[in-house]
Amino acid sequence: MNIYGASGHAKVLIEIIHSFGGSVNYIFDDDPEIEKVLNYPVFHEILPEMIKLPTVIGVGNNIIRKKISLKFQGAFTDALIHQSAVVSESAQLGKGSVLMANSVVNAQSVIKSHCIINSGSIIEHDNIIDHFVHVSPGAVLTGNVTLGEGTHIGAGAVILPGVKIGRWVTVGAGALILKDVPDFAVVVGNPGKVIKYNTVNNE
Ligand SMILES: CC(=O)SCCNC(=O)CCNC(=O)[C@H](O)C(C)(C)COP(=O)(O)OP(=O)(O)OC[C@H]1O[C@@H](n2cnc3c(N)ncnc32)[C@H](O)[C@@H]1OP(=O)(O)O
Repeated sequence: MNIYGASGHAKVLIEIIHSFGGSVNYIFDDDPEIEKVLNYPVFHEILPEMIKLPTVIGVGNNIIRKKISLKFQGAFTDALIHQSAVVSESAQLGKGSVLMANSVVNAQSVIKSHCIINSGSIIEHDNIIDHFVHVSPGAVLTGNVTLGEGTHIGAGAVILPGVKIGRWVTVGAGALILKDVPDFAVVVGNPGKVIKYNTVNNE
């Protein structure tokens, strides 16, 4: 499989692919200054062979992942799951999403496409996670939580049961979210408070 984007996130993807015995074929990035990721060479144009193999986006930024997913002509991988992740048999995982080491996705949760469920994060039962979300390391989403498209949950944040978080929201590292959060809000602290809004053009 291929990786589109040669960031730090791509390094983690390479090792996830290795963890389940998969192989990395091509890594692409349009920045000519990036020559290698781990031991892999980086290509700076999309070769015809690349289009033939499933690709995962190696970029941590949610907006950029969305842009790449809209312009890339090839197919995306099924969800990539680190060998140490625990995934319920009744969970649903979208194309191009990634479940990192020691993450948990519990019963009947839905993770849509191109999401990052980062190391050690917990997605409890009946969550709905829309496209392009990033749940950072160690964050905990309790039961029946909803996250809108493009939302970023910071490291170690905790979201209480039934809370609905809007689209393109940023939840700060370590926040405790007790109640619903509107689209584009930036929320920090315990209890979580809105400090500003992401710009609408972020999409
Ligand atoms: C493998 C990986 O690396 S995965 C990536 C994981 N990344 C993260 O978890 C990062 C999460 N990001 C954060 O927590 C950031 O601090 C953000 C997005 C909430 C805010 O960042 P910025 O927009 O740059 O805001 P800025 O740093 O100017 O802070 C604004 C105010 O909020 C406060 N603040 C910022 N972050 C937090 C936080 N996590 N908790 C509490 N207060 C915070 C600041 O102290 C500041 O307060 P002040 O105005 O009283 O001085």
